[in-house]
Amino acid sequence: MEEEVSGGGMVPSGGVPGERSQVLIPRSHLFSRLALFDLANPVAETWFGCVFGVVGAGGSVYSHAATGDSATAAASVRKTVKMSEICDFIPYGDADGASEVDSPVDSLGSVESAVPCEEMQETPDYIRRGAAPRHKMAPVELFSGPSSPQDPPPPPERGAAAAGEEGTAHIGRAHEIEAAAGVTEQGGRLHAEERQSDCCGQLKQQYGLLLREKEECRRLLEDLMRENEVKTRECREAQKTLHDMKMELLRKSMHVGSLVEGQVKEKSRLCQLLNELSEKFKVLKLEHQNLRQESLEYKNCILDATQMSTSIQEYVNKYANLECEFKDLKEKFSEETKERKDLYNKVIELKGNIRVFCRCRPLNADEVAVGASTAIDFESAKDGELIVRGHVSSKKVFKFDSVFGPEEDQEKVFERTAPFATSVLDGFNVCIFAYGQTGTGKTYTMEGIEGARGVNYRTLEELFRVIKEREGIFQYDITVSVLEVYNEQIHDLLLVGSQPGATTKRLEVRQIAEGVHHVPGLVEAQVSNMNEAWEVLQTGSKARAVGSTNANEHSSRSHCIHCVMVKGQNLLNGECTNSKLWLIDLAGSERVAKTDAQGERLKEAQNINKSLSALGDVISALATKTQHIPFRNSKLTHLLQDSLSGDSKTLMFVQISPNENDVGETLCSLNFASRVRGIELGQARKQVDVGELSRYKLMVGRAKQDMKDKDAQIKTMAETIQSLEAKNKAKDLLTVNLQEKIKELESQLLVERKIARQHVDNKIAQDHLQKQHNMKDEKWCMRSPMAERNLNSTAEKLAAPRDFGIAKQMFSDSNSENYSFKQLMSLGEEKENNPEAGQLPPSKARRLSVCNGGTRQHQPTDPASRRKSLIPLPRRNSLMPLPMAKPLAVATPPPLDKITEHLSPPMCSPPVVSTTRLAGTRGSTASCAEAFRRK
Ligand SMILES: Nc1ncnc2c1ncn2[C@@H]1O[C@H](COP(=O)(O)OP(=O)(O)OP(=O)(O)O)[C@@H](O)[C@H]1O
Repeated sequence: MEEEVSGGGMVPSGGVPGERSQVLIPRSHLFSRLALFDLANPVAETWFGCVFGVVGAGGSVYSHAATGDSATAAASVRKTVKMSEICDFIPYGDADGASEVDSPVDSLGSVESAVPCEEMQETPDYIRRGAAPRHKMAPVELFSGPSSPQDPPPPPERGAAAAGEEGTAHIGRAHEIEAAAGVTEQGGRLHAEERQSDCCGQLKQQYGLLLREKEECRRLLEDLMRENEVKTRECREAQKTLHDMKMELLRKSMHVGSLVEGQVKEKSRLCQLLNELSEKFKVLKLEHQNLRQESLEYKNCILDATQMSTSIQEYVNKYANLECEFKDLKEKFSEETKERKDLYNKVIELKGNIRVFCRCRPLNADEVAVGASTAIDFESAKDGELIVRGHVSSKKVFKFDSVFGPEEDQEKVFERTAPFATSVLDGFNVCIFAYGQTGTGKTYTMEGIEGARGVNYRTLEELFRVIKEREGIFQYDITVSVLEVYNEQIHDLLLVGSQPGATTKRLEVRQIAEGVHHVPGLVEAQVSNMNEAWEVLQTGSKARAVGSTNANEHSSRSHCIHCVMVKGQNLLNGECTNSKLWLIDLAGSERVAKTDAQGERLKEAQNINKSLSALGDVISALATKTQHIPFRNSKLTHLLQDSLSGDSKTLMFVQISPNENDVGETLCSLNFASRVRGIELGQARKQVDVGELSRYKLMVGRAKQDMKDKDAQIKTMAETIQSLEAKNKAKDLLTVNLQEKIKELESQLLVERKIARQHVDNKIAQDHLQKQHNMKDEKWCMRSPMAERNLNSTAEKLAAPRDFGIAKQMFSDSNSENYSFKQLMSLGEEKENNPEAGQLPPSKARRLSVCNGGTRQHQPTDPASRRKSLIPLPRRNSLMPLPMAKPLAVATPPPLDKITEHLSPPMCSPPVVSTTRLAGTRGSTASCAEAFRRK
């Protein structure tokens, strides 16, 4: 189906962009020249179509774009096509080249003739060439048809005015050509042959040219066609791509639609979800707020907790500190308690009471065998208390310094006993004794057994340990004696032959000094170490009287006494001590009826009880502070007098039996021990060796006296020294004054000597002259031999004028007081330095001999005599003024013999005034005195 397009052209309907379009143009509208344009709009987005141009009656060629749906393509391109261009395209209506025309005349008929050669030639190459690319896309098949004169002129378009003008010009020319062609047709018949021959040549030429041009155009067209093909293909591809894209777009739009639908659903779902979520969010927000609030609260709580933990930590620290303090306080308390106890003990000790330790033995095998029960309660043993349960549910509490139960071993017991051992070495008398019912363990406590040594052994051990410890500071001599009181007799157990039962020498207790009792004749074994001491003790113990009783198989039938005498000397201060350690194992008190003793055992028991009774009496007397203490009622108390009367430190072990059957004896013993504990003996006294002390005291007294004497001597000496120093000072002062005086006198003397000498010389010279005059006068009367006279006169002439001149001058000077002291001094010095100058020259001597009648007169050497006899002292004021000297009354020189001590150094040397030491000046003063004496 074909549609008529504006401008008279028919455009095949349903033209697809990019596809070949055929425009059917009625032949009436085609004037012979048509231009085919590629109306592809390069800016069209979708497709482009073909445009055909119609040369209207006005001579304009209008281009109409058959555009698809693009508005931009609607802007038709209007072109004014030259005839040459139209001709160029006519043979190529078929884009594929299939309808190729051999000649344009064939297809266009008379058109070819209507084409003016000039116009063809005028057609510029660039148009032709530039047209090529424009015709690539749409080859057109032209059909001739009636042209429509009613073709409306193209609408005036903005921007196409210029093209319209140009097009008008061309159309005008084409019209001319058309007219010419019509003339040709009409006149051709008339002048065909004439004009044919003329034009034929021209046409042939033009035709040749056109052919060439055609060839060129063909080539161009081919290029354009190829290009067009390429473009077409590209367009097709593009169209295809576009189509694909459209399809894709469609598909996608569909997909999008489905997606959108889904999305809408999703959206609604999401909206719902969002709503739910927003609800949830609101809830969560609320929860968050709540949580935030809570967190704030928790934060505050944490702060509070931190503060609390800090305060708790502080409290913990405080608690720890308090605990530490409490611990410290506890320790301090325990220390204080201990100290208090010690102090209490010390107070007790100072009070001087006897310390009592109670020890209970365990039930022995027999007692255990008979099922004996214990009557002693040791619950408060640590506090020194024990409770004795009586038969009738009565209890009695006893308090002692220490209580040792049956389980306490020897070591524990000795721990509390050890300080007593040290006290012995410190010079105190110590008495340790064990008291108690027979068979209660007295011997066990004191001596012990193999493997469980008792107090005796351990005390000695401690003694020697401390002695070793104090080595170099103290020196000790230890002697040991062992004796027993058996049947009120003292036996020395160290004597040879003192075996049990053997008759030994009886010993007595004697008082050798105030408060010192001794057993004369007692063997004292010197020991230097523990082994020796123990050996001695064992020897004595073996000799002890032991018997078997009902109560004890090996019952001690005597009081065994070990005496350790300690002589100590402090090597630092020389202090000596004499102390004693009594270690007494008393015989056990027993009820004769109970033990059923008979014979010797009975006698022993009676003596034992008697001595123990005496001990009880003494204790009672001491406890009640009775004036008379019955020490001498028994040998035992007599021996222990020193220990019980106050000088000693006494320790009593009260031994008891745990057996319920022995409660009576136990109570007796404990009561006795309690009484003993209450005794105040007074402060223990150190047993300083008196002899040594007095000797030292004497020595000290002597030394003190010596010191006093020495002090007095030193004092007097110091006083003497002081007075001597004062004297020395005065003498030094005097010496200085005297030295000054002496100097003055010396200078005076010197001057006087010189002057005197001058006087003497002058006098002699005058005398000599006088004599010469006299002699001359005599010669006149009595002529002398010439030789002699000449000789004398010559000598006189030589000597006299000079001496006389000088002397005369000096004398005159002296008289006139014009010569100076210096001159005199120099003169004097000259003469003194040259002794010969002081003497008279030979001529003078001769003169003297002449004066004295030829006999040589002895020159007096003593200047004093000369001065006395000849020379008056020169007036002092004629010389230098003398230095100021103290008046003699003030510094009167002492007598010569006294001066010897105090005079200054000799005049030849200046005095050295020394006020420091007397001795230093003594030498100088002596020499000074000597010089003065010589003077
Ligand atoms: N604390 C104790 N631990 C163990 N055994 C003990 C203790 N005390 C005493 N004995 C034992 O009891 C017995 C009697 O002791 P011991 O001979 O020492 O008594 P005694 O008081 O000296 O008697 P006597 O006065 O008759 O001499 C001994 O066999 C001794 O070993």
